Amino acid sequence: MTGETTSTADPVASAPGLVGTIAGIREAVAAHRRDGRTVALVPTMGALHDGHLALVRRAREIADVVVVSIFVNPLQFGAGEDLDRYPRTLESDLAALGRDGVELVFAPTAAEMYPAGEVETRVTAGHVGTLYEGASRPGHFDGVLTVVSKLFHIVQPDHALFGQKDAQQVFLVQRMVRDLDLPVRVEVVPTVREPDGLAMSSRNRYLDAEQRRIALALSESLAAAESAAADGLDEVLAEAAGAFGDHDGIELDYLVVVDPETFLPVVEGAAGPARVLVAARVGATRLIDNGLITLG
Ligand SMILES: Nc1ncnc2c1ncn2[C@@H]1O[C@H](COP(=O)(O)OP(=O)(O)OP(=O)(O)O)[C@@H](O)[C@H]1O
Ligand SMILES: CC(C)(CO)[C@@H](O)C(=O)[O-]
Ligand code: BAL
Repeated sequence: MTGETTSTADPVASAPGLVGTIAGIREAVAAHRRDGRTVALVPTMGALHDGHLALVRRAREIADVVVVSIFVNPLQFGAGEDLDRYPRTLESDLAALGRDGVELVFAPTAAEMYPAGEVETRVTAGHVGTLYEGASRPGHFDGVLTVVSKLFHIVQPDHALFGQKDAQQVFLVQRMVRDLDLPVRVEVVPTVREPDGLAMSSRNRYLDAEQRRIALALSESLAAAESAAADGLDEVLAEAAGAFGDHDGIELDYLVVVDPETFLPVVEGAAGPARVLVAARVGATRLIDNGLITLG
């Protein structure tokens, strides 16, 4: 990979231009802008699946040019997390993106994004960034918002697409865009699931067959929460937690019902839309899921 846009004589006729440098992607996007085209950015960490491709297809509908970033961002991983073993599948990712007609893939190295190593200047996600995912992964959301704001500044997209699967991330990115007046429209794409309900995730590939079966407790807990929603918060929490009681080999990390407007926990007696967030560890693999319910 070079800093330039490449379009090799590849068997994938529409192989996206692969760009590794900040200067290279700025130049490639600017060329499209000069021709009056609008740009959508889909930030990813690669190891692409149909969830990512749903974001790409939606991006294709709303903008002329689709840029996908593939970057496993060290800043959002804590010590002892899976940064080193996170799946890296650039070749098959490029083939999939080529099939969906993506124009540009920005896949920088960590040295390109963080030439001085650890960055001193970061975007902070505030109080909500310390809850749920942020409590289990301290510093995670500051790392996410820092890299997302860097990507926004580098690519300067008209639109940016994120998946509902990472609900807390979506909330914090949308708030950052509002708080910092970033000139980008964020679009959220519904969670894509396997036929049996498991939310698609790059980390699903860590699961063996037994763990894959056990992991269904997450989506089952959301279904249980939805069934109990009319009976109020306590019933929702009890029924959703019950989905984990049946399985050995899975450890519930958190199960919480939040107000979609504030992302703070709702209290007993609350009525109206609420989001159930769940995280669990299946062996060494941490998985998350969430769903919208109407309480009361
Ligand atoms: N099943 C899914 N449906 C819709 N969007 C998804 C899905 N999975 C991931 N995304 C979105 O794709 C974008 C990139 O996510 P990422 O590369 O971290 O993939 P991931 O599958 O969530 O990986 P991980 O296993 O690390 O959580 C994010 O906006 C994320 O919300
Ligand atoms: C948004 C993101 C690409 C930032 O590294 C990552 O958190 C992800 O893949 O959801
Ligand atoms: N999908 C969110 C990125 C992460 O787990 O680090």
